[in-house]
Amino acid sequence: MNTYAIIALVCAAVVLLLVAVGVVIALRKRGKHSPHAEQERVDGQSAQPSRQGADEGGHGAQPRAPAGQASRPDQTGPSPSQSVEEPESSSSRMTRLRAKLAKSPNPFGKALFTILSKDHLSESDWEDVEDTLLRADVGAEASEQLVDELRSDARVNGEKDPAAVRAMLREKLLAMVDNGQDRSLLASRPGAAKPSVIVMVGVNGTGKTTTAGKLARLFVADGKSVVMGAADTFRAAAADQLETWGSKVGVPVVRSEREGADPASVAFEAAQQAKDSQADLLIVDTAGRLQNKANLMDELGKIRRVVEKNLPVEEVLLVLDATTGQNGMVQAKVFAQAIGVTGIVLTKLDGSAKGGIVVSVQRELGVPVKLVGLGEGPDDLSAFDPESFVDGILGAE
Ligand SMILES: Nc1nc2c(ncn2[C@@H]2O[C@H](COP(=O)(O)OP(=O)(O)OP(=O)(O)O)[C@@H](O)[C@H]2O)c(=O)[nH]1
Repeated sequence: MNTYAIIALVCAAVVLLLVAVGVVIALRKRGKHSPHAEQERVDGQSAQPSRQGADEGGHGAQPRAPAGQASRPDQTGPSPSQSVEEPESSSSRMTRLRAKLAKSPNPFGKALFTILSKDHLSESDWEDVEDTLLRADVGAEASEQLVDELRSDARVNGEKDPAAVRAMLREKLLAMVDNGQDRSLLASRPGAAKPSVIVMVGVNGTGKTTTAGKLARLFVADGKSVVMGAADTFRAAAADQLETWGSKVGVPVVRSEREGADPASVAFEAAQQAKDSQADLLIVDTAGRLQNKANLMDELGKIRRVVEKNLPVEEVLLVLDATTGQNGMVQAKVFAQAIGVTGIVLTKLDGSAKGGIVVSVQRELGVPVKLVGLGEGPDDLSAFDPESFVDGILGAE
């Protein structure tokens, strides 16, 4: 093979190589636009909005308006990303909680009805009536009085129509529960101070903080402006708990960052702030305390005194846990002496079969039950309504 032939062969090989490289590059370029690759790109883009969707769902971790309720624009405390809830309206709450109260486990009315509907009441039946009342925490004195009244009522022995016996029992129970006292909160009465102050007191764990939060919602639902004071500086989480309640409905909470700070100074600050901001209400939460700890009880007196440097303390609500029964009575008396109690909040009535405490606490303290807690839901706090309560304990007709 001569030199020219070799050069020609090399040239041909180079040309072939260049053509092959060109084809490979062209194929690769086309490959990038293949339907499969296009699908991947589209999927990649569609994944973006779906992640955004997940983020929107993720707002569930932040405060949300309860189902069926609208969010309000942020007005006071919360950051712009937080929605402010609109608490349930008073009328809707009353209807819902009346139905709930009617279903609450208070079997003593039904037990009494069963005994009193018998044809002949023996001595042991009357003892059963009294036992039933005592077990329901009606208290010894009130139980005895009710039994005496029932025994001397001719209708009990003469009347065997169940509807008539029920009506008679309803009348007697209502007379025991409804002593004619005004149960409205002082803050809701005409001529109330502004800001009107409510101090929450009680032993540990009765539901003071929860009730303070629910109460704030109740006033917000009625269009009032509220400030809360976290004077429970003893339990580390109490101020955070109150702040969570407040932030959901745009209620500012005055607190100390220091655990164990002087509760009276927090209460003083809160009163100052409520006054400066011309709020309608100041709700002060205090630490749970045992009624036999004299220094803690003195502290309550001090809280009251310092608040009164700025504002009159119109209402002191003693929060009692309905499930603790007659123990609550001892507490109630000591608190009434230490700070002066204007009303009772009976919490956890949803979980108690001992509604009779309503009767004993009112009798022995001369203070009305103003509110009842009927659950852990944010709007499960209701004004106490004697008729619904008695209908609840007697059960449906
Ligand atoms: N079922 C039911 N639970 C309630 C009610 N009120 C409060 N609770 C619950 O009772 C528990 C104690 O409530 P808190 O508000 O922390 O009690 P507290 O009195 O502030 O507690 P201390 O500050 O430790 O004295 C919580 O689990 C509440 O959810 C109610 O009406 N019904």
